[in-house]
Amino acid sequence: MTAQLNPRGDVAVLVPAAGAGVRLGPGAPKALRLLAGEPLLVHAVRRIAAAPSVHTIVVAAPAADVESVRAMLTPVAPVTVVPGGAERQASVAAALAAVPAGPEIVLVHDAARALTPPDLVESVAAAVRDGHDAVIPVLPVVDTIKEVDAAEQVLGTVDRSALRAVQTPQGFRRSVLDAAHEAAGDPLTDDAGLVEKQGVPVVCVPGSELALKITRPFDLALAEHLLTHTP
Ligand SMILES: Nc1ccn([C@@H]2O[C@H](COP(=O)(O)OP(=O)(O)OP(=O)(O)O)[C@@H](O)[C@H]2O)c(=O)n1
Ligand SMILES: C[C@](O)(CO)[C@H](O)COP(=O)(O)O
Repeated sequence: MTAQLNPRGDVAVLVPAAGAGVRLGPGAPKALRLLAGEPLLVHAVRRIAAAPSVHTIVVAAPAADVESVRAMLTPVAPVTVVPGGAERQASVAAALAAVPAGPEIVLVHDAARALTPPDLVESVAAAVRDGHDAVIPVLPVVDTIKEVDAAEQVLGTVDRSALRAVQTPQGFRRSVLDAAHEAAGDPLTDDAGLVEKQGVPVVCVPGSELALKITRPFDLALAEHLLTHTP
């Protein structure tokens, strides 16, 4: 049975958490590594569960850890846990298949964005509720961007004014995300990419610096610092 958070909510949040965390270095699967003494996944789920619109949370865990993840999350929030896949896209598809009837808005989040504030969950969901079929949180690109060839020789400078760094949660009308995953081919790095392939317009809303993706050891150290130094 699928666990329910707020029966009056209209949002299901999928949390792919089955990645290895190769770029973080050797250790447990990334979502289970500790940040200030608690797994990244616990931080992420706690913040999602604090968003009032959330009806259902479905986590895609490493296949070998489904039971321990279920036990770990029981005191945090009512959550459904399914085994993830070999690629992020497969993990999202597995979680999507477990969403019960009810929520018509589906957000896809990363366990690795463990400090994402509940307000960002709400603002992405609100934009879908306002009529947008696909919504992504973004930040401006702050560095100068160069295009290079295979020998790392610079080919040119890219106009960064039209570039955005994309975060999660990404929000979708449920039927749109279902259709995009049904039609999916080779794995893409985000769900908006699948929806774009269907010709559905994707709109941007302001992201949050706290929604950084913990990818490399520096990010983990930064997140640890932020946790202890932000209100
Ligand atoms: N097969 C996979 C791969 C990734 N993810 C999840 O997708 C999110 C974003 O992926 P990323 O941060 O790139 O995590 P990893 O794939 O674990 O990182 P790496 O590429 O360094 O191994 C993470 O929450 C990760 O757990 C997943 O559920 N299933
Ligand atoms: C979904 C995502 O977090 C949006 O920025 C990102 O695309 C995940 O990419 P990764 O290659 O799995 O880190």
